[in-house]
Amino acid sequence: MVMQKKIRRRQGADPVIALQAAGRSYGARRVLDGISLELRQGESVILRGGNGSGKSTLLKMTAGIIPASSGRVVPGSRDLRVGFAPDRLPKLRMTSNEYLTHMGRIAGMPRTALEERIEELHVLLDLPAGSSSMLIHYSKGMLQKVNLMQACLGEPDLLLLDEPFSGLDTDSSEKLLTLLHGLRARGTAIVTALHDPLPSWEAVSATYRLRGGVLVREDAAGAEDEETDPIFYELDGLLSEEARPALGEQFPDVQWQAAGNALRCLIPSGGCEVFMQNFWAAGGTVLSLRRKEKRG
Ligand SMILES: Nc1ncnc2c1ncn2[C@@H]1O[C@H](COP(=O)(O)OP(=O)(O)OP(=O)(O)O)[C@@H](O)[C@H]1O
Repeated sequence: MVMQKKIRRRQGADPVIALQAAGRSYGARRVLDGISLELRQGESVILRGGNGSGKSTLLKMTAGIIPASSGRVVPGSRDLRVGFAPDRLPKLRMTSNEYLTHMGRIAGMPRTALEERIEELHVLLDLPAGSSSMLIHYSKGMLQKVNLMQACLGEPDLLLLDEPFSGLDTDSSEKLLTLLHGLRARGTAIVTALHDPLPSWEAVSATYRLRGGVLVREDAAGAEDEETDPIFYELDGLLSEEARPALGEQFPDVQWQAAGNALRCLIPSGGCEVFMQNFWAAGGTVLSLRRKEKRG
């Protein structure tokens, strides 16, 4: 309950960043046109679109790496901390520790906090800390983890991720999701460019698609017409029998079927985000999460 109130209060605050009719051209070629989007603390946005539709361009423009050619990108504060993970990290002649220390110093992180955070991120993403291997010898997945670590180093206010799950195995993807859920819960706004379906991240995110340079909300119809055309999430998972009554009481709209520790829950889409947070907090494990248009 406390968690629900906290998140609602945060999301009602001023935007972390606002794109106001922002556009971007490369030479005469218009790639993005009239993009308007506001992101608040703890909000998550998924960005979809075909190859070359402008996802990376939109992330870079939002991060301030490239300027908008028209319109405006307005940060919520002057000292906004932005983390950006590009679609790939160059292979450098440095160890992951040296690279992350370098990046943390550029961001002005105090030495001890930086060392602790580097150690913590290595543990969270399951990469050996203090390895003497150079990044040039890292596999694609290992390099991607270092890329994600540098973006998350300073617990940013705004985190922009370009295909963050690319190259990660299933176990590492789960670890990244845990890291992202944790950052969101502490207020980081996150934009994720994604090609593949990812139900457990979609459940807590608004999804947009880039088409012809224009940003279109994909799940808007469902959110607006919830009363007349309900959308549910069907969760298969594991949760101890002791943890169930409290969750059941807290979420009377969620339907349950149980067999031992295994559960199937039917969750109304409006409450899915908060339910998932509480399910994890109660020690639950998500085996699958599917979006359903109708009950049954
Ligand atoms: N620096 C640049 N100079 C000129 N054109 C560019 C530049 N960067 C991107 N483009 C063009 O802008 C368009 C959008 O590219 P962008 O990389 O943003 O797409 P994307 O949606 O991220 O693609 P993908 O899914 O393949 O990664 C493409 O046509 C690309 O060729």
